[in-house]
Amino acid sequence: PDNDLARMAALVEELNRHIYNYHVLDAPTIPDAEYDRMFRELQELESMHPTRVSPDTPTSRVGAAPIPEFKQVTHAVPMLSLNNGFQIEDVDNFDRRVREGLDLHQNAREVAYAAELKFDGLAMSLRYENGVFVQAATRGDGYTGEDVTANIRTVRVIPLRLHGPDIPDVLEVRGEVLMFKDDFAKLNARQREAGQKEFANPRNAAAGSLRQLDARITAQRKLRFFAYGIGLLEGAEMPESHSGVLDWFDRLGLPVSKERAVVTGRDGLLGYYKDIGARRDSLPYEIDGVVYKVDRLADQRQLGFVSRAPRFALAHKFPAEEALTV
Ligand SMILES: NC(=O)n1nc(-c2ccco2)nc1N
Repeated sequence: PDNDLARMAALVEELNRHIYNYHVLDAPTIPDAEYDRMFRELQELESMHPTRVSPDTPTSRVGAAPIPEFKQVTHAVPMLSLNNGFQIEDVDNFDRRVREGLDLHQNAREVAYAAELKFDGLAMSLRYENGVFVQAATRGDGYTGEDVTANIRTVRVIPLRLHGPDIPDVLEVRGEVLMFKDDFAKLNARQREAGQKEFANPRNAAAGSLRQLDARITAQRKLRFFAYGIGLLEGAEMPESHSGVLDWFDRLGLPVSKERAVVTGRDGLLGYYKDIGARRDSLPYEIDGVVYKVDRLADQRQLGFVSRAPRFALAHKFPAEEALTV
């Protein structure tokens, strides 16, 4: 009856709000027992009205039954890789090529760059239609990836519905799925106890947890996600800058790292690199460098891509940590 449907909608909205507060804001707003009772009530109502289950129901977080194989997905906007830089000279060359590409003669205005962490996880593309999560695809070769929608549904920090008011018709979010260092250590401890193989590093653990045909296994792994780029956008105005895109993602309820900044010129880039380098070991997740992106999107379009990597971005890597002597 109708009051069941109204009750289901109310439970979905309230449970999703608690998930967001607990997992994204790290600020639980309800005792676990109360949450579990509401969750079970919703599961019962959904089993009575199977055709009326909401696409953003929190009950889908526990993982669907196994699938035989992963479907292929062709990315509407290719997910391309980054050029790497390792020393100061590479950063100087990058900044100089950008200024040349923007027809800025030698000592004209400095370029504004969005600087951000380079998360060491696996790249992911999330598709939202009218604000509802509908598909997730791995990067693959940049043009075609694997459909891991059922697995991504279990990642608590990824919203199943975007927060209003400026919801686009179609939005593809690019970002990194990763596992935090402490969750990685706990997973390996569980693997050891269960006599199963341990993962070599958090990146492998995240990749192994995602490429599970049984999403119920993925649901038991604490995976995280940080958005860092935009793919397809339909039915909304594209912000002027990359930093504006990330601010918008934050308002939409997508996890965006706070460790980002807009800096100017090569000095700004190197200052950011130095600051993050000093704090790298104290971050709760692994990074393998930082990423610089020309902030104005019109400038990015003007610079375009050389072969498959953008001329407007550079990954500045940290020296690989000496192999840990075990
Ligand atoms: N891995 C990572 O953290 N990435 N990767 C990009 C990227 C890849 C292609 C364009 O942008 N940006 C960041 N922060």
